[in-house]
Amino acid sequence: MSSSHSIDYPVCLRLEGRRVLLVGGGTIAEGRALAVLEAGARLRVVSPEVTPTLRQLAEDGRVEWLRRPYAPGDVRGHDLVLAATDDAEVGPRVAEESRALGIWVNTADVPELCDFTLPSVGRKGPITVAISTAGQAPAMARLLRRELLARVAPHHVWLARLSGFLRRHLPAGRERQRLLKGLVEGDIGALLARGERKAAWTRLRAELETLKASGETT
Ligand SMILES: C[C@@]1(CC(=O)O)C2=NC(=C\c3[nH]c(c(CCC(=O)O)c3CC(=O)O)Cc3[nH]c(c(CC(=O)O)c3CCC(=O)O)/C=C3\N/C(=C\2)[C@@H](CCC(=O)O)[C@]3(C)CC(=O)O)/[C@H]1CCC(=O)O
Ligand SMILES: NC(=O)c1ccc[n+]([C@@H]2O[C@H](COP(=O)([O-])OP(=O)(O)OC[C@H]3O[C@@H](n4cnc5c(N)ncnc54)[C@H](O)[C@@H]3O)[C@@H](O)[C@H]2O)c1
Repeated sequence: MSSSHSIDYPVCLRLEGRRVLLVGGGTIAEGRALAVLEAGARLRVVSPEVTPTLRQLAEDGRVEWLRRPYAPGDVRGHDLVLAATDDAEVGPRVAEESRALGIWVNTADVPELCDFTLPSVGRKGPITVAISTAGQAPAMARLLRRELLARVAPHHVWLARLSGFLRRHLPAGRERQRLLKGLVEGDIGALLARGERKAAWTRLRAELETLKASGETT
């Protein structure tokens, strides 16, 4: 399905309330479990053994743990399937069954059996940095992720939140587009980057007044 020169298509999945199946309960599985739970998924884990963290999550009722090896039929009813076991025979079985049912599957140890791969992810507030190397160099993805995340400063996070707030409160239109673009790329962003919050606010207030005068606000 994939080849060494194929290019992946990145997306950000909205997993809130979605059913995710995780086959395996080791170190790799744990990382995936925490990530999908953070995204609000309903997680079921099928694995004879699990890490202490996964065990605790199961005891707390945050994860449903089926304490047994993977069995045919397990993937049914799920929106997404992640396989991460130490048994090389399991991944292919999980992938085959998932694909037969049209369910997207990631097989941690077999890149050719991944309908999607997992990028290296870093997060600050609503900003997500995700690096993929199309499966070529996961360690490089991790290195670059760290470097890029370090460049996301507090004022970026703050501006992203402010932009989100304004998007919810101002009607869509050309003027709002101009304001939000200017907020990030223009003077206001530059003032905030320099820590000049007060001047940034004054400028924003003036911009909002202009917007109001243009008649696009309600
Ligand atoms: C990004 C990250 C996300 C995550 O896992 O959540 C991730 N791998 C991470 C780390 C990492 N993985 C490995 C090493 C050791 C160095 C090395 O071997 O290179 C390190 C580095 C380390 O641990 O420091 C080993 C490894 N990985 C894969 C195989 C199988 C194979 O290639 O055959 C093997 C050999 C296993 C073995 O030999 O037993 C396969 C995949 N790993 C992917 C993702 C997908 C492609 C991502 C991309 O496009 O770059 C893909 C294709 C499938 C998938 O899993 O989706 C996570 C960063 C965590 C972070 O950010 O901190
Ligand atoms: N994609 C990546 O980033 C990456 C990185 C390192 C390793 N790997 C690969 O991921 C796999 C898992 O690694 P790990 O360190 O989490 O292993 P691990 O040994 O910590 O855990 C393996 C888990 O699989 C479970 N398991 C075994 N047979 C099973 C079955 N039939 N059904 C369900 N669960 C079963 C075990 O109970 C255990 O919980 C390995 O194949 C490894 O090569 C992938």
